[in-house]
Amino acid sequence: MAAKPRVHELAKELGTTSKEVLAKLKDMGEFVKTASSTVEAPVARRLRDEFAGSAEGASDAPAKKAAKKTAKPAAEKKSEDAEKPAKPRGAAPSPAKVAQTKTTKASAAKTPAKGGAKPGPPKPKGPKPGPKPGPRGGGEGAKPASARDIEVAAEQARAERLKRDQEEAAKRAAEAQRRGSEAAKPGPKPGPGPKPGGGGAPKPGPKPGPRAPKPGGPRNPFGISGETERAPRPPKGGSEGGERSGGPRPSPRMMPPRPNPNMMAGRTNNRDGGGRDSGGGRGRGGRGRGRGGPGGGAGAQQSNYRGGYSGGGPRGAGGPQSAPAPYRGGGGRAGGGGKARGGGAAGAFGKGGPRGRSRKSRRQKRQEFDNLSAPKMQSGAPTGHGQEIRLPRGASLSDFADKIDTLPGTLVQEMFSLGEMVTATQSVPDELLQLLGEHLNFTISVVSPEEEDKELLSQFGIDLEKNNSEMAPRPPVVTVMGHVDHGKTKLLDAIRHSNVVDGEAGGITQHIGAYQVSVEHEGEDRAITFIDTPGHEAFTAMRARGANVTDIVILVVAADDGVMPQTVEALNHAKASGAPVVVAVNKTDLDGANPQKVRQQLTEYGLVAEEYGGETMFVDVAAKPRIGMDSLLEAVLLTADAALQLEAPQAGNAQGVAIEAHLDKGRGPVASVLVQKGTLRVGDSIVAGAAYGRVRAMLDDLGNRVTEATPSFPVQVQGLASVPMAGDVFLAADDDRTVRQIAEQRQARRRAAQQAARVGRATLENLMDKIAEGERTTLSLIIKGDGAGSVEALEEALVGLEVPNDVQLRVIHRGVGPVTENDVNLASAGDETAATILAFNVRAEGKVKDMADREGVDIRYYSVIYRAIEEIESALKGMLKPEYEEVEIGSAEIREVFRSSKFGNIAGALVTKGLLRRNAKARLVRDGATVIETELSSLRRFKDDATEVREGFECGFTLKNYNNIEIGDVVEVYEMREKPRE
Ligand SMILES: Nc1nc2c(ncn2[C@@H]2O[C@H](COP(=O)(O)OP(=O)(O)OP(=O)(O)O)[C@@H](O)[C@H]2O)c(=O)[nH]1
Repeated sequence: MAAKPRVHELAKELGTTSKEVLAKLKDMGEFVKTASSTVEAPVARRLRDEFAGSAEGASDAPAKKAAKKTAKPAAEKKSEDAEKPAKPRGAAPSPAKVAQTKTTKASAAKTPAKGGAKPGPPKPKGPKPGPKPGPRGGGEGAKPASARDIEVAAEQARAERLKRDQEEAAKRAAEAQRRGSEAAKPGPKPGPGPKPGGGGAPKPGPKPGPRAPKPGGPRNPFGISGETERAPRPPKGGSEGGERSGGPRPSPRMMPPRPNPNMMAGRTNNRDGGGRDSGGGRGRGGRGRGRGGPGGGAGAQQSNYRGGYSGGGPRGAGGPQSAPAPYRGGGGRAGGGGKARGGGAAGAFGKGGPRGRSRKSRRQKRQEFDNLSAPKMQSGAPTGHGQEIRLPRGASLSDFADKIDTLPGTLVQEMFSLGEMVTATQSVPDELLQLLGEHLNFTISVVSPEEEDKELLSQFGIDLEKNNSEMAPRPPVVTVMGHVDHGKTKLLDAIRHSNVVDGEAGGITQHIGAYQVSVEHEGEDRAITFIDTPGHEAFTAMRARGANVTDIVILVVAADDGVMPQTVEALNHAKASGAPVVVAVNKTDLDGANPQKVRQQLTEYGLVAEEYGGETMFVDVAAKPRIGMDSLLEAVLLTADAALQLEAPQAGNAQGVAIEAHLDKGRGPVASVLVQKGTLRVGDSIVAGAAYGRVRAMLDDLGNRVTEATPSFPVQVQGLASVPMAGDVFLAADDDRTVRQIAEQRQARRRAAQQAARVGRATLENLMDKIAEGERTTLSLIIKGDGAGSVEALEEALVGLEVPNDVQLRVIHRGVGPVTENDVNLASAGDETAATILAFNVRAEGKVKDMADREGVDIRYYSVIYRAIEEIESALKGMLKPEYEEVEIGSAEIREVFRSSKFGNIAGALVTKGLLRRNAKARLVRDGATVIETELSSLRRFKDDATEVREGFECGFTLKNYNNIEIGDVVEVYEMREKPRE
């Protein structure tokens, strides 16, 4: 007959009708549509057997048949099993044979191995434990088979473990299944014939006969192969699955044995055990493992879900390899109990839904994991794809982290891995930012704040560089710099013929002012603009800024004092700005003045006087008696004419720099600005930094109202809505809307920067410092002042204070104007101690004062900057943990040792230096080496207790926790005294 006979052909062959054949096939779980449909060869064989079986009825022959059948194709067997339940059992022998056959034949098929391998499992396949078959029959017969199976399984498991070649395993499994099915199916399963997997033994149903095991042996193989195999047939479903798996019903006995060494796949030598197990528990294990097969199949009917999932699924697979597998088997069991049908079938073929699902999910998980892990560094920092990240010059890792949405700590770690120790908030050099960018695969573009601002302005069509109007000469802008008290203010005063010094608190310049003077030079009136920079170190930052708008620097050096540290510092700022320097050798009226020495000293710093062949003009002056002022101004103009081409466009919107700004009680925010390009007029809309407004009025340095200011002309402007910072660039625009928008964007940027700084600080403290340096003591400050310059200067000075690492100073807010309720709120909001408010030339009034008292916020008022600095410095030192030093009190030599049962060994000693004091710290020294650091626990003079025994006297003492004193030992007594901080 054809390889694939049609139904009607089969009907003819079997002497029945196509209808009957179709019905039979349906019972067998084979869904064939019509009489003209073809039937697979194995199914045809099974069908024939079915019919043959029915014909024979329940004859005794079955036993034999069964045995023979075992050799038949699995398909056939299955159907048989279903039909003849009883037999199998009785036919113990068959099973045995079957088992053998299997092992020899198909067997080797890994299938068995797997099944058997599992400690418990073997039986799953159970062709049919069927409904409760006589347990034992099967059991006994099964044993041998199981043992074998186990052995084979062990080998298989080992092989698998070693190879881990799933594909190959799958193939072998497939092969095994095929063969197995032929040979194996021993016992018929009584089960409900109809249900394919169903009733039949196949299903692990609920109460499997323990015995089922045996078949299980063979079956397992299927199960296993099924797992990998998956292909056989699809939908058939439940039935098939059921049959195949035929797993025994789950029952306590089937519980997988507890894991124990013998169960290890590798050691199945324990045949007995195996046999035994095969009876019951084993089966389960096998199933579990087989997962695909029996487990699923079994479960089949009931719960494909469960069966497949727990029994079959993923778990089973692992089973064979390890002891724990048995548990998996358990899972299989659960499957048995389940009820869904289809699933079982799928499981039987190793394709249960669940399994598929689980596979998919594994794959998905792997993918997800890959996706997640691929773009991250070990620290958690993300990697880029070469995207451009724009960072402002001097950005910190916190800034970088914000841009790539990660935690600053991850970048700190990455930096560390690159060999650089950088904290999260520390400003990072461009090269390091680039290095880190490359490391993380980002392209870093370092943008200076100026560039950033330029980009912002370009959005409004403003180009600061572009001003095509005609250039006109402008006055030089001069900054006076020098060491403290070398006479800068006095010099400026002498030039302006005004007396600024007298009005200053503490005699130190507090604000930056700009003034213009007019000088007659070579027959014409020339203007010179002076920016008065404070001389105190606190204003270093401003000096630097001053140098940036400065054309020429007058370096003041007192002739009686010579070059001092700040002279050099000022000189460096001047050099950095590229501004030429004119040296004013001041105080030449004093007796100790040595102007030549100053010239010599400055030669070392590259300033060589003209009279020595250099290019620098040195002018001897005496500011106080106003001597040499004209010569100095002339030198300035000569230098300007010689070294600079001072011109600027006069037309167009004004641009410039805010030199100083403060909040005036009557006039509101006022800013001193120096126009650099164009002309500033009353009524212009201007923006200075983040402040904007319309020029309401302008005053010159003499307090006169002016209506316009041209380049290099300093004016004080009223009309801004808020106080700009000293050094902010200002510009006039065509309308109010533009300046407002520019200001708002700048405000947003500053807020973001401040926030980042705050967060950074918190992170640093919480994560880095606390870890690295232990708890820190922090002094938080809020600085309020009457001018932006003084506030900034005070902050710079405080931040620059050199304090030990164990204390930290934090400026949490700074601003211009009186102390407000907001300041007090902010000060008291901290989670540590309240912040201290430094009020520089401003006050807290009425309500605010009461509020501060109530909240325990300390407000300190200052009018002299260095006094504030001194106080904060000492406050910080006061916060330091005390340091102790050892101070020796005395020493004694041990001359005798008295043994006392009550006190232990008592030293009889002579105080050779200082005194001994009871309970003092003591060090026992023997042959120059310290034996122990302890305390004098008792001290006696003769029989009386003593608190002290002085030099030259004898005494007795004992040491705390130490008894082993010897004659000749020396005891040194000392105390720890707090060491004053420097
Ligand atoms: N005899 C003499 N005294 C001078 C001369 N110039 C300044 N002084 C004095 O030196 C002291 C300091 O002068 P200031 O002008 O305040 O010095 P400064 O460099 O501005 O000081 P800071 O603002 O603190 O940096 C004052 O007492 C002046 O009177 C001078 O040419 N001759």
